[in-house]
Amino acid sequence: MASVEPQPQLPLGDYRRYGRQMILDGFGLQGQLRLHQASVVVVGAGGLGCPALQYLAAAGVGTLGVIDHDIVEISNLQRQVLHSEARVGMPKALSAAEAIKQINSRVQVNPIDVALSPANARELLAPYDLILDCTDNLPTRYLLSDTAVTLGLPLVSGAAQQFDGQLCTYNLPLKMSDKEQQENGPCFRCLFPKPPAPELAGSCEELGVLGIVTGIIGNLQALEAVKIITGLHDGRPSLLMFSALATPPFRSIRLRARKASCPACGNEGEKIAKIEEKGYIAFCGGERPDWVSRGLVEGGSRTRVCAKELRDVLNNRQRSVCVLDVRPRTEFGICHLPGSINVPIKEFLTNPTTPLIDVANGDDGEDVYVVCRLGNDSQLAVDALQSVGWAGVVKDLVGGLRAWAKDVDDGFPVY
Ligand SMILES: Nc1ncnc2c1ncn2[C@@H]1O[C@H](COP(=O)(O)OP(=O)(O)OP(=O)(O)O)[C@@H](O)[C@H]1O
Ligand SMILES: [Zn+2]
Repeated sequence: MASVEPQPQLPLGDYRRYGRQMILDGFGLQGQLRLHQASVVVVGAGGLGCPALQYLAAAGVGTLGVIDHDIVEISNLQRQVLHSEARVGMPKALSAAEAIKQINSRVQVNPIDVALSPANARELLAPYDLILDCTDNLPTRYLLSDTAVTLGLPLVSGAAQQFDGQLCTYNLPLKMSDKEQQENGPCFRCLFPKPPAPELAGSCEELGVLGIVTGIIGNLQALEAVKIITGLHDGRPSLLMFSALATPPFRSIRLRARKASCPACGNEGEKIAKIEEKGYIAFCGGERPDWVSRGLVEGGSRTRVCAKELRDVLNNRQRSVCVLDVRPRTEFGICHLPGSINVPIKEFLTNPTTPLIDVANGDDGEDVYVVCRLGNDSQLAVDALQSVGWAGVVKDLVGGLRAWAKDVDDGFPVY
């Protein structure tokens, strides 16, 4: 009888390409086939998303979704390793897709150049098997967690700031015996039922981050994804903490089962539709200025001026105008607008009117234009002045002194 030769299950070139991982114990042909059939969506193509995407593409994940609404900036290149000088100004989702194609042309990449919001999250994430949270803000983290619970998908979540990082997989499918019904591990709300105070939730732009730290956490996210997809994960949820300056730099704690009282995933919870009614931004402490300027919040209710308008006000002033600079003193020392006064934001918020009344010789009706580096803290100062009923005009500069340098005075230092 003629024997029937078995057909190779992967294209021949793939055996050579992925051989180094396929020969690993527990990985094998099966592991590679599972990666090829898998679809992973990465939300945020920044410091975490870039290294994660790079390794997922190289490992041969079949389909990669990339969601990001931002564009590539020069200050991203220190850590967002899929982008390049030539692609500054390009949407990050498209830039990442181009880079992925260069690493592995067989990956199906879906670049999605929009901000993830409660209105689109379910539809955008549903086609995938697994989600990576590579974003940098709390409302999106809660939204991703709730959506992952609703869709029953594992959510590999990374965070990095300054020298430190964290990794946790939420809604992880637990290892069950054959007879037990499939259960998932805790969600983000089980661990963090209340958001941390807004002052602890600053961005990399405000607080700084070492690129290698986002690289380490992003890589660990890719590793979690590969372990889950190939069946190498032990199915025991844990929280990993990394601190580059500590010895040892890694600590890990096992997590408990999900909470029955969790509003999102618990049987006794209030259910996600109820949570969404209240809104994610409000839950996280209200509209933060940097969420407005990053396009995560519609509108913004404050009265603001652009750099050219401020220039015109200062050139044509009929009455006395105060330019209040709320940056730290060191930054004011680096550069400032002529005639501006400096009261760092923390000091100003403890007592908003006093320094201005001193400057204006007792007149609390002066027009005040607030500036800072990027146009975030200046909005807090405007809110504070409005809440104490300042009689004059109170406005702040959109985009801060960065925008002044770009639109009015190209000799003004950018840092
Ligand atoms: N709701 C969201 N929808 C889509 N993308 C998001 C959302 N929230 C955050 N992101 C993206 O997640 C990424 C986070 O990465 P990262 O903090 O490294 O970048 P960044 O915001 O450009 O950095 P920086 O703070 O230095 O400006 C950003 O590219 C950001 O646009
Ligand atoms: Zn939960």
